[in-house]
Formats: sequence, structure tokens, C-alpha cells
Amino acid sequence: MKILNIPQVFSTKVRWPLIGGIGLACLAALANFGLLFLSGWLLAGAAVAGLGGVAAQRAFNMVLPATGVRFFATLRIVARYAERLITHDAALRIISQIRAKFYAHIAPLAPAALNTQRSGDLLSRFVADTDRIGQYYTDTIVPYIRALVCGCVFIAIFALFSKAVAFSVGLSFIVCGLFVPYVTGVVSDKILLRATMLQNKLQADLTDTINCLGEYLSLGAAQRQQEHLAHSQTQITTLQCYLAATQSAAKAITGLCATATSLVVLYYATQGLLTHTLSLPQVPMLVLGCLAAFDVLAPLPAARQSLGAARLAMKRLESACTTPICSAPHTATNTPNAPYTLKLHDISFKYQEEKEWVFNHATLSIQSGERVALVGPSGSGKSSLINLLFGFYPYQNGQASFGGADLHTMRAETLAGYIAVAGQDFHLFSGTVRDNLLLANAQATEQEIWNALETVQLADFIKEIPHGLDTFVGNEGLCLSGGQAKRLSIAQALLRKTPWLILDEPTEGLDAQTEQALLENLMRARPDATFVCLTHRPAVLPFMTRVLQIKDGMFSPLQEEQA
Ligand SMILES: Nc1ncnc2c1ncn2[C@@H]1O[C@H](COP(=O)(O)OP(=O)(O)OP(=O)(O)O)[C@@H](O)[C@H]1O
Repeated sequence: MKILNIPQVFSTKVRWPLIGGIGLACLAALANFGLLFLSGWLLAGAAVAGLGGVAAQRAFNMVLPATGVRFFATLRIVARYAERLITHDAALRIISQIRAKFYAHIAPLAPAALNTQRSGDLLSRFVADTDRIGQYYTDTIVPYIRALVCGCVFIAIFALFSKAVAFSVGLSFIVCGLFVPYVTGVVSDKILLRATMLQNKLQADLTDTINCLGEYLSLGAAQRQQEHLAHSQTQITTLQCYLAATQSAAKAITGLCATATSLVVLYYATQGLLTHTLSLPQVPMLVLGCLAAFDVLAPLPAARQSLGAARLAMKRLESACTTPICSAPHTATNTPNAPYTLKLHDISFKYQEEKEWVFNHATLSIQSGERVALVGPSGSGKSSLINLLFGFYPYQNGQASFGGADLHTMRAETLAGYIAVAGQDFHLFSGTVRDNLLLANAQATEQEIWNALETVQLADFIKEIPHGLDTFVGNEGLCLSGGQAKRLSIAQALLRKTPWLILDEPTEGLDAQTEQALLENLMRARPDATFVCLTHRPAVLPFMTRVLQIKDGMFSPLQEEQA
């Protein structure tokens, strides 16, 4: 799978800014060359005219090179400014496109494939790797194309004056434009791989450290973690020094080549002067022109390193997306129809090949409007039913349908319109109570929000706190108690107004009185809804019309004496 490749980059909406940026980069380099080229002619011509007396002064036309110098100097400034503006704008657009594409690729993988990846590492792919790919345009494509286009133009210009000069410059261009960057790549790629791996690991470690700062402090491991992070940083700095040294060495070699080539050009130009094929002002013009020509080669070693970084970044993005998608594909457009009955027939499901069966030839039918409690020991598979229902993990055998439509033919987003889940691993976003509730239903009115909060026994608490609905709940709801956060997630589920509600341990952590009130309110608030409560708590069972247990990977009615 390719997230982005070169033809795709150039066929997107940013094609014209991309091509324009390359054009301006070439124009700026040509203006720089023209400036030095003409400067050499102007200076030498002026000197010759000064020494040669009035006749020589009249013979040398000062106006043409002087105007040319001013023209190229102005053009160089304007073209460079416009080039930076356009190329960086294009690079930022590419980055935003890659991020959107990457998101579209990984979103359907959640949670099955993403559970196995560190969140910090995923974040670093999202931010640093997409940046590296975006910079590939400004740091690699632009310098290489500029060197190629301008190199050909420079050699053609030199050839107009002297074939030997053009040949020497061409030979040096091949060495410095191909060989030096190639060797830089060979030396840098391994260092770059190691540095990138360490950098991404450090980023993931830092994310974990910040998320779990309290645990590190309370377990007395903060100092050790700090030393570990400092050690990783030192290793990265050392590798970055090697990379910088490689780049500097390559630049130095290019500089030496430029000097050596300009000496060769001086030799051939002098020969031309002696054989009267060149005039005196043309000698410094060719030498300075040669030095200016090498300006387009100087960024190539860095461009080659940036190419290596972009390749690595691309591989990392692709590897994050190669896990097979288990939820229904984007093309799946089926929707369930009323009555919303869930039917599982002969379902077998396990998370991984080497793991035990969670469901083993299990059969289950839940009619619309039923209130079903699903009980069973910890690890029996209660929460796994949600994963299976939403297609987060694939089942290996059997048939499953909801509202008459096969689960395989419906996307998780479609099902979410019919089934609201208040799971165990709910997530509250870093925002206010209102933000979190509106996230579940952006159209919910103030009255509906308060009704939902009344139902989950949170309204009194929210009214009492100074900022009410605008109270900040903190990262993952850390400013709330566990029970309050849980009830807020149930309020979110209620606001979705779906025909089905699946509540995973809805009353966990509540005192008996609040538990009773919450359950009574829920049943009163949604008398027609189908409730599936995954629970260990006996207090929930009297509110249900049926109690099922999961045993040995199968669903069976719970006998009254067991309840
Ligand atoms: N993402 C996962 N990857 C691999 N195995 C998993 C995953 N989630 C759960 N399991 C395993 O599947 C089995 C069923 O887990 P599940 O979470 O469904 O149990 P549960 O009945 O909901 O437990 P609890 O009451 O403790 O929440 C367990 O053996 C568990 O280790």
C-alpha cells in the first residue's frame, strides 16, 4: 500500500505551486549565475578599459554588463523570496494531505491493529514522519531538479565560449552531482536509520512518561526514567553529529571540486586568450561563472540525506497501515432495518491465532426492546461482544446480523448510529463537560443535556460546581471521580438517542443508593430501547428481562438460583 508517491504528489491540487516552486528555484539559481558571470566580465572589462586609455574606454560597452548585473541581482532576490514562499506553502499542503490520507488509512484499523502500537510512536508517525515526507519536496526534489536543469544551462553557456571549459565543468558536475551525493547516501543511510529509530522511540517514551508521570513518581522510578531519556537523547545527538559531519565533508569535497574546476577553467580560458578565441574580460567571467555554477550542487548531499529520511518515513507510515483491515470496508453501505434484532449463529472468535477461543460456536439472539444482562467471570468475553459487533476484530466462523443486515456489510460508523456503547475503556476528551456531551450529539439542546445528566445522577453535582457545564474535565476526565466520569460516558450514550444501548458495568463504583436510582432513571428515560448490560453486579439483574451468562465461550440463560 502506498500512502503517497511522486506521481500522486504532482497530480494533486498543489501541482501548480509545486511546478512553480521548481521553476522559481531554477530562475533564482540562473540569476545568481548570471550575476557572477556578468560581474566578472564587468570588473575585468572596466579594469582593462581603465588601463587602456580613452580608446579602450570607448570600445568597452559598460552599460550592457552593468544593467545586466543590476537586473540579475534584483531577479535573484525576488525569485528566491517567491520560491521560498511557494515551495514552503506547497510543502505544508503536501503535509496536510499526507496526514489526512494517513488518518483515513489508520482510522478503520482502530482498535484491533492500533492496540499493538505505542500511542507515542503512532503520534510520531503522524507528526514527524509526515513532516519528513512533506519536506522531501523542498529538501530533495527542488534541489535535484534545479541542479539538473541549471547544470545543463550552465554547460551550454560555457560551451558557447569554450568547449574545453564546458567539458571540465560537465565532468565536475557529474562527480559532485552524482558521485558525492551517492557516497553521502551510502554513509548516511545506516546512521539515519538508527537515528530515526532512536528518535521515534524517544518520542514514544516521552509520551508514555508524560502520560504516566504520577506512576513513575509514586513507584520511585522517575529518576531512572530521566536517566533513560537522557541516555537516549545523548545517543541521538551523537548520531546527528555523524550525519552533520558526513554532510559537511560532502560539502567540503564539492567546494574543493569547485576550486579545482575553476583553476582548470582559468587554464583553458588563458589558453583561449593566448589563441585569441577569448577576450580578456571573458577570462574572469568564466572563472567566476564556474564558481557560481557550483552553488546548485552544494545542497545535494543534504538533499540525499533528506531523501533517505523521507524513504524511512514513508516505510514507517506504510507499515502502520499494512495490518489487514477487519472492519467492513469503506465501500460497505448496508444499513440495519427495524426491528433491530441481533442474531449470532455458530460464532467462533479468538483475538489471535495462538489464543484461546473467546466464543466457541456461540449462538445468541436479542430482540428489539429486550433488556438483557450478560454476566460471566472476568475474562469470559463480555466486552469482546462489543468488539465483534462493531467489526473491530474479525470472527473466524459463523454468521452475525443486526437489523437483518450481515455485520460484514455494515461499517462501524453506520452501526454507531443504532447502537450506543458506554464501554469500560471510555475516553473523555480534554475539554468541558458540555464539550464532551456535545461530542456525542452536536445537536443536543441544553434541556436534553440536563435531562441526560439527571438520568445518570450527575445534574446536582454539575449544578453545584462553579462553572457548571463549562467545567473543564481534564485529560481523560482526570478532574472527575471514576464514578462521575463513568456516568458522564453513559450520559453521552443517552444523548446519541440510538435504539440500542450497550452498557459495560454501568454502575461500577457506585454506592447502592445511586446505583438503584441510576438504573431506575435509565429504564424510565428509555422505555423502548434495547439494553444490554455487561455486568458482575447483582443489583442490575432485577431491571433486566433476561439474564445470559457466557460460559465456555457460549451464551446460555442463567438459572434463577445462580442469579
Ligand atoms: N485486545 C485483545 N487482544 C487479545 N486478547 C484480548 C483482548 N481483549 C480481551 N482479550 C482476551 O479475551 C478474553 C475475553 O476478554 P473480555 O475483555 O471480553 O472479558 P470480560 O468478560 O469483558 O472481562 P471483564 O469482566 O474483566 O471485563 C480474555 O481472555 C482476554 O484476555
